[in-house]
Amino acid sequence: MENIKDTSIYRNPVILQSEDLTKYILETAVYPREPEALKELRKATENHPWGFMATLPEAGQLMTILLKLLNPKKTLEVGVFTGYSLLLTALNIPHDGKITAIDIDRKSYEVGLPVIKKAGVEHKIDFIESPALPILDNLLEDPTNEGSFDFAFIDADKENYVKYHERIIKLVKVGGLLVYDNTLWGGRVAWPEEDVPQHAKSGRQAAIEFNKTITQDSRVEFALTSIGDGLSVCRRIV
Ligand SMILES: C[S@@+](CC[C@H](N)C(=O)[O-])C[C@H]1O[C@@H](n2cnc3c(N)ncnc32)[C@H](O)[C@@H]1O
Ligand SMILES: O=c1cc(-c2ccc(O)cc2)oc2c(O)c(O)ccc12
Repeated sequence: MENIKDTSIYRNPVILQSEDLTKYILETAVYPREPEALKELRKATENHPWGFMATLPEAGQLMTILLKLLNPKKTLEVGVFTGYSLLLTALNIPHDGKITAIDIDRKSYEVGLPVIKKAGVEHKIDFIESPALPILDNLLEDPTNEGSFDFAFIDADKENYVKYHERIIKLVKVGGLLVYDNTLWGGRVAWPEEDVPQHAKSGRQAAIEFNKTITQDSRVEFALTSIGDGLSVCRRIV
């Protein structure tokens, strides 16, 4: 069994307020079912100075089920880092499925790329090194892209989540999913502002504003789940 004694070194504050419960979930339900390729990529990321940013494997499990249910041919990822969520998506879409993956940092993507290649899914990925907003705007300039994506995963700069939503809701088809990570920001969305450390304040404010925006958005059905760091699942309905 995997030793996760030191997990807290790599993980941000988690939503579950009990380390023992987190350990129980990971050891009984998550790590034993994690595909080898994802395990390898997660381990390759542990030594990265920003390794704590990687999508958590328990959130990945829920994404896997959503992807399997949707069987998406055309997907979008905003915020790739070393590629945990990207590889997970690539492993769970059809052989001819495609992922447009956007990140400002190709170097981190290259940490996971050998594992992606070894898993035989690189052909599904179109990696674009760029800030995401101009790329999304470019996609929207071509009307054939409107409503053409089945699935989008958004896990980049939290301060732009509302801007990403306004664009990606037009790119995803009715019935498609938009999934957002970190929407509970380590539980700090519910903390009094004065208790929040300076470095976490803008992320907390962004998550609060995003959650309010989504709750009021009648174009989507929406579930804010407390898995991982808060995973918000939105289904476009109009
Ligand atoms: C939390 S990490 C993504 C984690 C990734 N989903 C995973 O599974 O490991 C956030 C990523 O967003 C990228 N990023 C930050 N600002 C961005 C922007 N404006 N446009 C595109 N990517 C951005 C960062 O370079 C970083 O790799
Ligand atoms: O601690 C973080 C920080 C980020 C982050 C900050 C600024 C950006 O431009 C992008 C990302 O993202 C995180 C994340 O996605 C996570 O799962 C845990 C922690 C952090």
